Amino acid sequence: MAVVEVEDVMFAYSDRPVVEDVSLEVEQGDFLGLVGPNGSGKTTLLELMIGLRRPDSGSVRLFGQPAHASETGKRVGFVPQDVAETEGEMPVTVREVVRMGRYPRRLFGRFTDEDRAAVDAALRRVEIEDLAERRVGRLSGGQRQRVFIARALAAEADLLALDEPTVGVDAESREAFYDLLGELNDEGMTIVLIEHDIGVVTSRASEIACLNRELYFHGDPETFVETDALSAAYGDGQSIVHHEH
Ligand SMILES: Nc1ncnc2c1ncn2[C@@H]1O[C@H](COP(=O)(O)OP(=O)(O)OP(=O)(O)O)[C@@H](O)[C@H]1O
Repeated sequence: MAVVEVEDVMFAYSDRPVVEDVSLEVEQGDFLGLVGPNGSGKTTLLELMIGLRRPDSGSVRLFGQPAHASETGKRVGFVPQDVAETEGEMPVTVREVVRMGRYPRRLFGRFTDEDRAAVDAALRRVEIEDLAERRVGRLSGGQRQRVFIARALAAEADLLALDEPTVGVDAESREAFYDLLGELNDEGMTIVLIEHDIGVVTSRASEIACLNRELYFHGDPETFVETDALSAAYGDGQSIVHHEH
């Protein structure tokens, strides 16, 4: 089943196009690594994919529905860029942030036992149950990323969208974080990840999409490494390898 279907999408800020002619699909269970130079439109494309932005032309479907429809948004766990800084000063505890994952399903009244159980299970799954009562602002970058993964798990998200989640995280925590993402993917979670480290992403992802405004490549990591899509996207753009899907 296609989780995300991007078809002929264009998007411009004012008059400046940053995503052009992009078509790609993310299948259930995929681990898509989205790569490309700085400013190549990766964040914008990710936001289009999960319905945070609407394309100027073309279409994006998420779980078979128009991506901007509110129902589909609940099924996406989004870990934005620089979550470390933006959430850092907030005087909320880890448990409170993870509990926010339950808000969309709580129409009236209190949290149920089921909500509490889901929060506890999510904290355990990402191995931060011992941090539950700590303030998010006091955590390391790596721990904080886990809090946002736990929030997505508590929300029972079917798709995790992460924008350079390990910027500023030390090498050891980074490895552990990617191990966790790999495990979640093995358990069936669909993942779309923006990552600037090509080595990390080609060793972890099942699919690579290489963007520089247009899509230069979409296919498996082995083929990506073998082709010159990378230098084309990062270089003069002369030898474009179009997506293979
Ligand atoms: N809200 C905005 N308004 C105007 N221009 C924007 C906005 N957000 C991004 N841009 C510009 O659009 C282009 C694509 O940005 P985007 O963040 O999608 O790329 P990116 O590949 O994620 O970049 P990076 O790797 O630096 O995060 C960049 O030139 C950026 O400066």
